[in-house]
Amino acid sequence: MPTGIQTTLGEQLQHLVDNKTKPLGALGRLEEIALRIGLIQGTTHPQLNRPYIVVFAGDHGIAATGLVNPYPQSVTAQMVLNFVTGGAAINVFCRQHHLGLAVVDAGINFDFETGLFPGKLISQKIGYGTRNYLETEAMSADELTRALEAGKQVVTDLYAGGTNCIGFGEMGIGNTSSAALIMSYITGIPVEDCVGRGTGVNDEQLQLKKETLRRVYDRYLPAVTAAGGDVRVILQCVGGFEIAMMTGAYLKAAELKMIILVDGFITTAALLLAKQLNPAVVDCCFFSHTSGEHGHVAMLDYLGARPLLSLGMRLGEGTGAAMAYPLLQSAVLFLREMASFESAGVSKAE
Ligand SMILES: O=C(O)c1ccc[n+]([C@@H]2O[C@H](COP(=O)([O-])O)[C@@H](O)[C@H]2O)c1
Ligand SMILES: Cc1cc2nc[nH]c2cc1C
Repeated sequence: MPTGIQTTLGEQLQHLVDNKTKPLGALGRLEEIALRIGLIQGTTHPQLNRPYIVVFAGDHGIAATGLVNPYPQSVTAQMVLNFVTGGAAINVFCRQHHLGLAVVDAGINFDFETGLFPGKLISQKIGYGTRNYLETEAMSADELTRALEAGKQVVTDLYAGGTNCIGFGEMGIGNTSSAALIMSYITGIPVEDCVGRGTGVNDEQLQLKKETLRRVYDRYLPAVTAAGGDVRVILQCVGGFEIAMMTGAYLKAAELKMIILVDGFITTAALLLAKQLNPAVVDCCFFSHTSGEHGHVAMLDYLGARPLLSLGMRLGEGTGAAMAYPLLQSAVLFLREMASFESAGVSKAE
């Protein structure tokens, strides 16, 4: 690079990448990741500190009807106990990759014994699950405000502890329905095409899920349309406490220029909402994987996103984000640690 000429950070990063001991472009997408992380952090020496997965958990009123989900609502609380005792998939992957794990009770229909899991379960309980949106709005304006703020607070606290890389996960029986409705309102894709099998409905149950969610979609369409597609109205009508909290969390993480790992179907639906409120949020996002949940591909297409992995995973919990984290880590490390042609005395192409 010619000296004495003012260069942008992007040009400096590209120069560094191109002068590493490798053929030009040979680290493929890792190069693009390194460059983006450098730009987000505003440095030629980016680093990922105290990376965390935050799992927001909440219950959904609709889940108690049995119309849209094969597993009972009680599984949300049972899985949260599994998270805090270390037995879930996300625990295994976090241990494997040295990721911190925070579990947030955003609104589970269960009372956990306070003090039993210090530092493991963060209580930001908005309520005992949302209301059944087949009958009435899922949450009040006040509940929504509190959920958005709580999501921001969780991220602020982690940031204060030194975390600059964060992946969001979720747990909530029935939340693929909420996510499909949100997707449909925001993208305009017919709700039937946004609906998937979730935790595994059969063909007959899938048909019932589609019919049920069409009814819900039509019920709230006038309110959503009258509000010009306002995110707050969508969340109040068909959202979940964990989805609302995640929306606030995305907004705060981007404001703090954290590196954000986006997980699967539900977490991407929360990003759709956050993006409506602040389009710049996606500039900090890395899309971990393409979920096996039908609808995720179209959601990613809508965002113009190209995920890193495609493993057919559809678990949630932030597991896709945990799997993708080491790729980001490799990108940052090659940029920081690889020798240049000059320093290693390796000849460049003629
Ligand atoms: O992350 C995904 O892409 C994903 C796809 C399908 C299901 N899930 C998980 O399954 C649960 C919701 O499924 P359901 O069938 O109860 O709506 C919830 O706990 C999610 O974490 C997650
Ligand atoms: C067992 C189980 C584990 C989960 N993890 C995330 N969503 C889930 C849903 C079920 C049903």
